[in-house]
Amino acid sequence: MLNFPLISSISEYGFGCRTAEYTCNILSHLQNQSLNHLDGQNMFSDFYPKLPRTVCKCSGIVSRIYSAPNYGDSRINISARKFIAGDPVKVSNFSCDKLSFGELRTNPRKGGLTAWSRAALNVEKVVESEGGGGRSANTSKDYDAIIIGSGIGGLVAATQLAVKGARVLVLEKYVIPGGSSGFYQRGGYTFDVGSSVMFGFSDKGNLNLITQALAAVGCQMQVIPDPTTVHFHLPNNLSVRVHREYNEFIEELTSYFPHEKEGILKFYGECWKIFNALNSLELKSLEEPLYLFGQFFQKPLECLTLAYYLPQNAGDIARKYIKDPRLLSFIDAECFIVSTVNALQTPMINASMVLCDRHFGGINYPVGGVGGIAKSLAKGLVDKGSEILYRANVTGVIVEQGKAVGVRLSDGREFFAKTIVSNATRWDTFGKLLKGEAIPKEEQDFQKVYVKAPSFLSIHMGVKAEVLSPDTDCHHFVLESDWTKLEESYGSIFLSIPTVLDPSLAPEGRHILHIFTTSSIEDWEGLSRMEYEAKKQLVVDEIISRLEKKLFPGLRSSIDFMEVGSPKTHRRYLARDEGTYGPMPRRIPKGLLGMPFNTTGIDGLYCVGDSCFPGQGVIAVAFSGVMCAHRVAADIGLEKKSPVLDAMLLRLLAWLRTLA
Ligand SMILES: NC(=O)c1ccc[n+]([C@@H]2O[C@H](COP(=O)([O-])OP(=O)(O)OC[C@H]3O[C@@H](n4cnc5c(N)ncnc54)[C@H](O)[C@@H]3O)[C@@H](O)[C@H]2O)c1
Ligand SMILES: CC(C)=CCC/C(C)=C/C=C/C(C)=C/C=C/C(C)=C/C=C/C=C(C)/C=C/C=C(C)/C=C/C=C(\C)CCC=C(C)C
Repeated sequence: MLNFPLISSISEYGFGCRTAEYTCNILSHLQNQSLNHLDGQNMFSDFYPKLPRTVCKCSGIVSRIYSAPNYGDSRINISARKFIAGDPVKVSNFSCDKLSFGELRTNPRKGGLTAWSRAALNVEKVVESEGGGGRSANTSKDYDAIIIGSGIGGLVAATQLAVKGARVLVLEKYVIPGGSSGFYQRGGYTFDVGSSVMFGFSDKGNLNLITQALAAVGCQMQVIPDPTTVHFHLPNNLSVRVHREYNEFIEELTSYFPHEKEGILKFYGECWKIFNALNSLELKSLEEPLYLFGQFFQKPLECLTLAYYLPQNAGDIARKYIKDPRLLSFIDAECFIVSTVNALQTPMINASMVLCDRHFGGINYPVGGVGGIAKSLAKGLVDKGSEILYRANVTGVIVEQGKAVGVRLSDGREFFAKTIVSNATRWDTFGKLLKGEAIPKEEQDFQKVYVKAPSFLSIHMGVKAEVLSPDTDCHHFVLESDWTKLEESYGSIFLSIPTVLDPSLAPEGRHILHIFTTSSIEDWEGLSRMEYEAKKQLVVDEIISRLEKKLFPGLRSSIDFMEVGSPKTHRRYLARDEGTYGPMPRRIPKGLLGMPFNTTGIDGLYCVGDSCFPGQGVIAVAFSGVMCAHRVAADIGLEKKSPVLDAMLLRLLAWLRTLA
């Protein structure tokens, strides 16, 4: 009588429930993994009414358990301080005498939560694992590397290692790969979770790291070239299209600022100098001396160019050539969309990378959506003999005698490997996964230089196609009237319409609008459910009104589908502390000098993703994956290494970071 739904969900997971400890593990497994993804208040709101909520208090941890729909929709609150067989358990307005674990074991397996998460996600077949993983995944110490998280950073590190012959296990908390580059499907729409601008996805040069990562595991995706990277709609009707063709873009920009033509050419020209130097190198770990010195030997000029620009920021270089404050504000907007900070805080190397790649290889959209990249990498990983396990929520890194040797999951399972790579942010890795370990000095220094960038409020919308004019560009950035609002929460609006390029992502006669704006988690904390929903409504109404005024009259009445994610949604689904978009400098940084690479102060533990060099962005995290795989491979004997040179270089790099 008491908790059929709970029983069902647990038995659906196929666990036995013999001891109190095991049950707590199950609950925390449910809490931390699949159930988080079923929080109907957020992405799955359309299913919410059908998913009554049960709240369990278990040893001080609040677990939310949803009941299965076919057990009626009564809401049940279970409040038990400890889940011990035979303990009294209070259930909502009535209490029942015993929570019997025998009952838990014997309940039917059909219709439980797993089934619901599958139905709700509708992302093809949700699999628990690929490769040899799964419930039976080998927990003995025979992996070369365990990767925590399957964002693009984690997947690139994993696949590169697998290609080098390593045995890798990827543990992903969610039910599909990709993290912020994942996807989800609703009502015939396929939405990209994050935005849809793909750098490094061309068939040219050395910097097409996404293309290369896929090719390494035998995958190739069909892409659609985007003729315009972004259409800026800025104060005083400054409307600039960043054309794929560099000369067309320069022509358009100089038509607004003819008096600054020379400055424009010099600034972007300096970006090209850096881009060309980057593009000439073979990209591997800058923490691996044999490679790094080899590159200096083969390409001394290019390496010296990069070393020269490493501590510099785009805003300072722009100011050498450009005086017009409006044009400098435009350069701020150019940098802001890829770094969430203005040009004075954006490393020149990163700015050059994105300001040139969009014209060199161009921005290309994968047919079927961005989520296909992660799916292909995950498949490629398995094809190479490695494994990926979903619904695997890592809650701790196991450290023995100062060395990271394994990980512990929320359901109590433990896996061991020679090396552990975390694709969680550094805040999550050192703040949550390394319980009981002092935060290494390098991490403390990192946190002095970098803070968490705000999160986003994102609106995934399906609209009637007529509301857009036929020549609408795919990506837009809107800041209507006041430059000072550029970096403020809700100040500027990002908008992607991937169906302009790939109509197959929406039902016939419909378009997808993915609208997002910066927003901090503090704005959303401490609200009641009603206040939270009301706030979402308010913010969304305001954004729709702004877009109606600036771009799409009649937008509101054309909406066919809408789902809104707040920073809390980002925190929950992407497992990112405060839902952060990534690190941003606390003050004016020394370019990229302060950004840590992949090794950490804990032996055997590496980080990968956007809190590693060179920072935020899919192409950036792909590079961090390439670097990480190279460093790990050297450390486990799959690539050449020199322990003496290693020690010297790592010490030198640590010292350089202290100058940031
Ligand atoms: N260019 C674009 O359009 C675009 C779009 C989306 C994302 N992005 C970029 O992607 C970057 C992030 O990529 P990333 O690779 O660093 O990370 P990510 O946040 O995308 O992925 C991390 C993955 O790790 C998983 N994870 C975290 N903690 C875990 C744990 N304890 N146990 C198991 N799994 C766990 C998460 O579920 C997630 O899948 C962002 O900086 C953003 O700039 C860009
Ligand atoms: C070591 C030492 C000390 C020295 C030595 C020297 C050398 C050799 C050096 C080298 C270096 C290198 C190699 C470097 C590299 C770098 C890189 C690659 C970088 C990259 C970067 C990238 C990036 C940053 C990117 C980003 C992007 C992004 C973020 C994006 C985003 C997007 C979005 C958001 C979208 C928008 C939308 C709309 C508008 C709608």
